[in-house]
Amino acid sequence: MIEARSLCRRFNGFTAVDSIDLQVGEGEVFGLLGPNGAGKTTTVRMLACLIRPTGGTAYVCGRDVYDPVMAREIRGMVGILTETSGFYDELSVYKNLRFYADLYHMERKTAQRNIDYYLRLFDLWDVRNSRVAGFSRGMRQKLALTRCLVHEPRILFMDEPTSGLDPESARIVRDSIRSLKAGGRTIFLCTHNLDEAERLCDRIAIIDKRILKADTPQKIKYSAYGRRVVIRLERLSDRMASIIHGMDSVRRVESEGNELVIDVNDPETDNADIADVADIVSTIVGAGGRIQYVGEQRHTLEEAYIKLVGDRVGH
Ligand SMILES: Nc1ncnc2c1ncn2[C@@H]1O[C@H](COP(=O)(O)OP(=O)(O)OP(=O)(O)O)[C@@H](O)[C@H]1O
Repeated sequence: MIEARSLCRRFNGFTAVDSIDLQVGEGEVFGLLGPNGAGKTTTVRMLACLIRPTGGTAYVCGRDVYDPVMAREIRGMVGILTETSGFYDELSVYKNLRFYADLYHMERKTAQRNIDYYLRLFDLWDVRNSRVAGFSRGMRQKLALTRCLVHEPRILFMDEPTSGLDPESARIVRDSIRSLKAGGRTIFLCTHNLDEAERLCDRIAIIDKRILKADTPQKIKYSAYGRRVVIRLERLSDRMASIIHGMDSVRRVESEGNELVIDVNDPETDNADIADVADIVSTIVGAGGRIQYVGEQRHTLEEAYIKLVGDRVGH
């Protein structure tokens, strides 16, 4: 759905986005994470054809963002939820939404059906005839989400969709991202909320002008910290420790009392699915060991992010 190669954007000699490669598949939730000023919004604006790149190539739904005719088509096929949502405060919810549907030249009946559907979904039905002035941040965000969905976009670009929302509204937005994905939409999410990114995204890219890392949240965590498994046995012998140490999938073993702390192969260079914990467990059982507990020492995406971005700052 989205394919960018060496994409760049300079503003009067200042490089905001520096030669990034991105690929986002249909139906994927893709997260773009990075510090303030890392170039996330600029990337979204280029892919949504709001600004032109200054270098590289980008195709969205198979269309070239540089071609003015195709760019117009792309704008019709994407929805954008920006950090600040502007509405006509003096107009009602309905009038605001109808106005946007008209901008997309939507047929009245289809527009009305979609507007009604999303107003009900986001619990705005009862205020459909109220003026937007006086709406809370959460109501405005839900209205903004409704607005960017009314024309049935294939790709949704969302910049900080849950920032400033109370937990319940944030949950509604997150649940709707999941149901939009289930409905086949492609979602491109910029967020500073790493827990949210980990829960929602199939893949993420960490950007700081350049892409620092792009992979599944799980693999990003492994690449920052490796994969460490803890196995406690009823009784751990030296023989058992050396059997495990000799396994191909094992990089390093430490033993503490009856516990083995095992670093399995680096999933970046090896096939993580083969270097599997199940192999280790069955080797222990086969050698007569009695296992009491198997667990993985887990790191959060936030820890991995801070390590990756921090390492870069340190350089
Ligand atoms: N129109 C512009 N003219 C000049 N500089 C710009 C323009 N738009 C963005 N920039 C600069 O480009 C850099 C990247 O900005 P961008 O808004 O893409 O970052 P971001 O990752 O979205 O940040 P945040 O997380 O704070 O929203 C910033 O240094 C910003 O000041």
